[in-house]
Amino acid sequence: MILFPNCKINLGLHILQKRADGFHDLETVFYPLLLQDALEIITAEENIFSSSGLDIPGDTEDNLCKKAWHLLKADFPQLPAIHMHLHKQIPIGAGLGGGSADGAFTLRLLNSKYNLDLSLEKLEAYAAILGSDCPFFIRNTACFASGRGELMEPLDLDLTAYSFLLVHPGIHVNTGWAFGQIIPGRPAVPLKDIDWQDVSSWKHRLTNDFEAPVFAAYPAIGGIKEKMYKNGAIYAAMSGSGSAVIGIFPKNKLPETGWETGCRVFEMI
Ligand SMILES: C[C@](O)(CO)[C@H](O)COP(=O)(O)OP(=O)(O)OC[C@H]1O[C@@H](n2ccc(N)nc2=O)[C@H](O)[C@@H]1O
Ligand SMILES: Nc1ncnc2c1ncn2[C@@H]1O[C@H](COP(=O)(O)OP(=O)(O)OP(=O)(O)O)[C@@H](O)[C@H]1O
Repeated sequence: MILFPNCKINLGLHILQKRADGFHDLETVFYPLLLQDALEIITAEENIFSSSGLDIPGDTEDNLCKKAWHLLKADFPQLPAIHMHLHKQIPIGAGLGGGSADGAFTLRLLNSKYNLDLSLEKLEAYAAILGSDCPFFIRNTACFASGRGELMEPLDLDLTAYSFLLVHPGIHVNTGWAFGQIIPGRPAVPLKDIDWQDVSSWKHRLTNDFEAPVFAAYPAIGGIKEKMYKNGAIYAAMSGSGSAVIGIFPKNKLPETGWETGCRVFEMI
């Protein structure tokens, strides 16, 4: 069985307070985008994990696909050995939640392939153990998220009338480092006060708290956002803790401008 884990973008991101467990309470809107990895699982004699595409940094044991398998295996000993293959395309350390998507899609795939009969709520609870961004990928639909990112409410938001440009500058921003740069506080405009149906109003009202410290450390990332606006973006912002920048453009009107060497550019028309 093969699934295609997709990425997410954050539309607005406010860090509200640091918690006793070391995490931060935040508010954000998650929106799914069709830039995808491919994940295949087949029953095998022994457990094998293989990957192709982009190199994934770190120990294979820490791959969220493997962690997801171990998590379910502990509660469902009947799960057989599997061969998992991940073809990695979503840029890593980019604020696109690609690793989180892979982990959550592994849970979804194991649940359906081996008839574990887990509800969406149960799958979300498992996903929250894997990481703060993971639960979103269980339902994978636009939502307001709060808490660590695991408390979600559906949001009626359909951006298919627009084209998206995603530029990854090839910089890996460490999420823990980025949170450490923030002084938490109340947002000037809470996300519930945004007019979500009026994309043109977002430019002056919708903010991502990570942009100031990340742009200060990596000015090239701020430069990409500026260039998107100069080239006709209705809204442009860094996603999550960076380093990918997304631009929302009128349908089929993506700019033809060039980008710095080292940038990977994804067009979603
Ligand atoms: C920046 C976002 O991508 C926005 O969607 C997420 O908040 C990050 O989620 P994630 O990558 O799944 O993060 P996790 O793997 O859970 O945590 C990585 C590190 O980020 C910090 N972290 C993460 C989420 C959160 N709400 N508060 C935090 O302080 C912690 O230092 C943690 O050790
Ligand atoms: N399947 C996976 N794909 C990519 N990275 C993974 C995966 N499993 C674990 N990781 C680890 O997670 C880290 C970042 O993953 P990801 O691609 O999700 O970046 P991100 O979207 O910026 O998330 P984060 O905000 O956690 O950095 C990588 O450095 C890698 O070591």
